[in-house]
Amino acid sequence: MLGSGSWGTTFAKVLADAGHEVTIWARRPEVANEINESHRNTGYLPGIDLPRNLRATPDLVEAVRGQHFVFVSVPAQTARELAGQLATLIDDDAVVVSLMKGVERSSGLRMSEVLTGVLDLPPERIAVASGPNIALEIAKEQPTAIVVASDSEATAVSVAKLARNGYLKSFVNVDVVGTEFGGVLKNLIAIAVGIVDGVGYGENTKASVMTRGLAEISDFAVAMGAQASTMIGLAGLGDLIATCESPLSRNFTAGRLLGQGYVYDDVVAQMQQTAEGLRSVGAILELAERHGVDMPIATQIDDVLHGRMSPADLAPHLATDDGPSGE
Ligand SMILES: NC(=O)C1=CN([C@@H]2O[C@H](COP(=O)(O)OP(=O)(O)OC[C@H]3O[C@@H](n4cnc5c(N)ncnc54)[C@H](O)[C@@H]3O)[C@@H](O)[C@H]2O)C=CC1
Ligand SMILES: O=C(CO)COP(=O)(O)O
Repeated sequence: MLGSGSWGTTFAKVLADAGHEVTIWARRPEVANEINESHRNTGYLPGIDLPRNLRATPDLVEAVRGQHFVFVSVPAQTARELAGQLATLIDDDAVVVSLMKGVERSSGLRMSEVLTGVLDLPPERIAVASGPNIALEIAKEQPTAIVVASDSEATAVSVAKLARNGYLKSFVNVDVVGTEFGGVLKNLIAIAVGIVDGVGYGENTKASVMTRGLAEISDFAVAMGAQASTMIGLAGLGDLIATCESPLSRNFTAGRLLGQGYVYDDVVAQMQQTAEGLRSVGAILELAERHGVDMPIATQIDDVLHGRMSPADLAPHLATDDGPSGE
């Protein structure tokens, strides 16, 4: 497991609890020491005891040497740099699994595209995993489900089998585009729901943003090649609900701070962990424009982020001035 933040550590625990020997790479030696000596990662998962068959190292070479499965869970904007370091280290037949839910800001590429490009992987050696997976809830062993996608069904099945235990059920599909974009796009809608929550609007407003948000992100994902059914599965609707409703969500929290009147820089300064949606929105809007997809909610988030729209104006703009339109 590469990345020892909240999701990397939690997913490493999932794999270890499924009975596997897991090595987690922690960039900071003090995090690796704490995991090895106290079986804890208090900075990210306070109060969680980690299994003994999960060991940590700050040495990337040691972490990946001889491993057949390499999971990647670092902030999306750092994935390319990490992949560059991996290029000469991973085994020739290793399968790489992205757990990340962002796009590269400069290129708009999905994480599997970044990893595949840098590492020159054939389709059967790359997979992605997504779903309603708030890290701390899973670390507390609350039951949930995840979906693993790869162009190769055999690869998806092999990864899903690894990540299956008493509290996590894994499903598979072959829609990498939809599975990956589901995770990226729900973050934007969670920011919007956070914004209206921060303003003080109630459940009707939030439900309207979620519902219209699902339609909007589905249109986008399908235009990019996703299956529509994926967007009402775990990686789409499932993750949308979890992220928009959870006070543990960093994207929802970032949105709520915006709704309370904090400006972008203040929000970033207050966030201790990664809120991928803040970084993805610009790239998604550029892709949407290129593919002719209308994304009113994402546009409004961008307007709020750049101070062009008051957070209180976000929801009313769901209604257009040109009369009623079809749902
Ligand atoms: N936390 C969650 O509930 C979930 C998170 N994810 C996704 O997992 C990915 C990782 O997020 P989290 O673990 O939550 O973030 P986090 O903020 O909790 O941890 C990020 C980790 O990456 C490390 N890191 C930062 N910069 C780095 C660099 N340049 N090179 C290598 N490592 C670096 C940090 O030291 C930290 O260990 C994100 O794409 C996120 O969307 C997906 C599902 C659930
Ligand atoms: O992806 C997640 C849940 O599935 C985590 O969401 P946040 O990154 O907003 O915390």
